[in-house]
Amino acid sequence: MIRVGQGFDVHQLAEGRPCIIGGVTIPYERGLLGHSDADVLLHAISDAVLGALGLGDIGKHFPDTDPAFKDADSLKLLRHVWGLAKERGYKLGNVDATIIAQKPKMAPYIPQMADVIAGALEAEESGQVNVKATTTEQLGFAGRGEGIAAQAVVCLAKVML
Ligand SMILES: Nc1ccn([C@@H]2O[C@H](COP(=O)(O)O)[C@@H](O)[C@H]2O)c(=O)n1
Ligand SMILES: C[C@@]1(CO)OP(=O)(O)OP(=O)(O)OC[C@H]1O
Repeated sequence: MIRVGQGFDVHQLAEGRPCIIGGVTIPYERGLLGHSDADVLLHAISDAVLGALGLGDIGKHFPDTDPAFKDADSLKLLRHVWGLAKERGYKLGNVDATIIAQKPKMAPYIPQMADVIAGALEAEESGQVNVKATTTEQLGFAGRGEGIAAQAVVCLAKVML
């Protein structure tokens, strides 16, 4: 059986925060604000996996009112979400994600992000994880540099026993 999920997330850019996207710390003058480390890309992918499983969203699994998730490492959250998929007998088909940011330039960091995500989702072949980036041509909140968004689509395949 094939299941598909999609995820979308936005975090505000603020001074005095590290810029962690796709599990990679990017040198930049501002970083993403959130209850956790605010890794917008890993949140979108986590939501896409949960969506494919019909299990709600990361806010349901990791409430932002719970001090346990203050400054949480979103890679650990994604690994937990992936555990839910494995328990239910799913393997990764593929993930395709887009980071929506005017700045910083993501391209140099995308291969490392894809490796981190492939590791967390236990990808078995190259090309199962695709990460892209786009500006919004200076339009809207992303274009003004107020925040960064990410969206993701995930396909899961049930392992046949
Ligand atoms: N934050 C970003 C945004 C975009 N890129 C790369 O630049 C290409 C052109 O972006 P447009 O928004 O003008 O289409 C895009 O395809 C990405 O490869 C980036 O690295 N970082
Ligand atoms: C990850 C959680 C939990 O720390 O917090 P945030 O970093 O604020 O992220 P968000 O994408 O708003 O939603 C999920 C939250 O519950």
